[in-house]
Amino acid sequence: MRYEPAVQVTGLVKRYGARTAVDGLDLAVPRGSVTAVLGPNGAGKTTTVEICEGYRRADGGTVRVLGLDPVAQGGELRPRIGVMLQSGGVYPGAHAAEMLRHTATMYADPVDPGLLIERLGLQACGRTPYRRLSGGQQQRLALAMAVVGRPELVFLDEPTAGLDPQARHATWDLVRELRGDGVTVVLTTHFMDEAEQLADDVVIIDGGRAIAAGTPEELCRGGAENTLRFSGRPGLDVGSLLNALPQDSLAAELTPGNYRVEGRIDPQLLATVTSWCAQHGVMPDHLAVERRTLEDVFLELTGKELRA
Ligand SMILES: Nc1ncnc2c1ncn2[C@@H]1O[C@H](COP(=O)(O)OP(=O)(O)OP(=O)(O)O)[C@@H](O)[C@H]1O
Repeated sequence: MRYEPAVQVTGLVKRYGARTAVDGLDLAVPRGSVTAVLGPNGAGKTTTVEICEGYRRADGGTVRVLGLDPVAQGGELRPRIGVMLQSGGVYPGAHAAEMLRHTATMYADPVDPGLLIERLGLQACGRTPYRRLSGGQQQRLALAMAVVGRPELVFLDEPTAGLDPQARHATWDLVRELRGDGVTVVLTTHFMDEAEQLADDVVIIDGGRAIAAGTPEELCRGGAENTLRFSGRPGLDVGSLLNALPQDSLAAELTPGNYRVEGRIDPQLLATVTSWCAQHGVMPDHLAVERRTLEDVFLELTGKELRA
């Protein structure tokens, strides 16, 4: 049985005056998955997420969140989603615990706020006014507020920006737990390792459009940086090795005794190389497969120049 995606965005357009921030963006978020939305500064991530949350109106395209229109059916949608904004949406004089308890009262079956406070290491800040919390503590409180209502779907906009490593790991654990409970998570991040750690699917946005989408493995597969390296005696017959490999592979002796094979490095290719080595009496030392990282892919697709 095929389920409707938790979020389905088609041809989304959003303009701010003369500037087109989102320019025909398509996005589908499967239910029960973690989807990371990546993109350079100003790519249109926050705008897209805020339209899905019903905080902004689109100028074109269609958006369905849990099958609902986030603006026209916002009243029905809001109790079912959790939202962690980059900033704002809070009364600066309120105490942290008070704010979380208040948020919890808005939902039918909330998580115990005390448990969340403990879970996110905010016990010492319960009676601290919001404006006196550190940036990282504000961030953790915003995360707690996003999940306290046991949402079906949660939007986390840069959830770990500015967090110390402990809080970052606590946030990651919480995201994994949400996913384990069947919650759909959409998160934006600039941390590629965060996306690799957490995301089932990744969408890369640039210039207001989705330019790539897939699982981290799919995105990192292929390309010249999928390589296999090994060392052996210098001067091996690279041409003969190449003959044994699939057609689109490359093989070279980079420096005497150090060899590189490029192509689709799968278990079969690995077996072909080691069996060729065995036939030629070569012990392949330092045999290593190097895959492209998500950061390599991101920079390849979006370029290395800084964005305004
Ligand atoms: N309220 C606004 N008024 C005018 N322009 C805006 C507004 N909000 C965003 N923009 C512009 O729209 C573009 C997309 O911004 P957005 O915040 O969606 O990008 P982003 O991908 O979330 O960036 P970042 O990674 O820096 O958070 C940017 O050029 C930004 O300057």
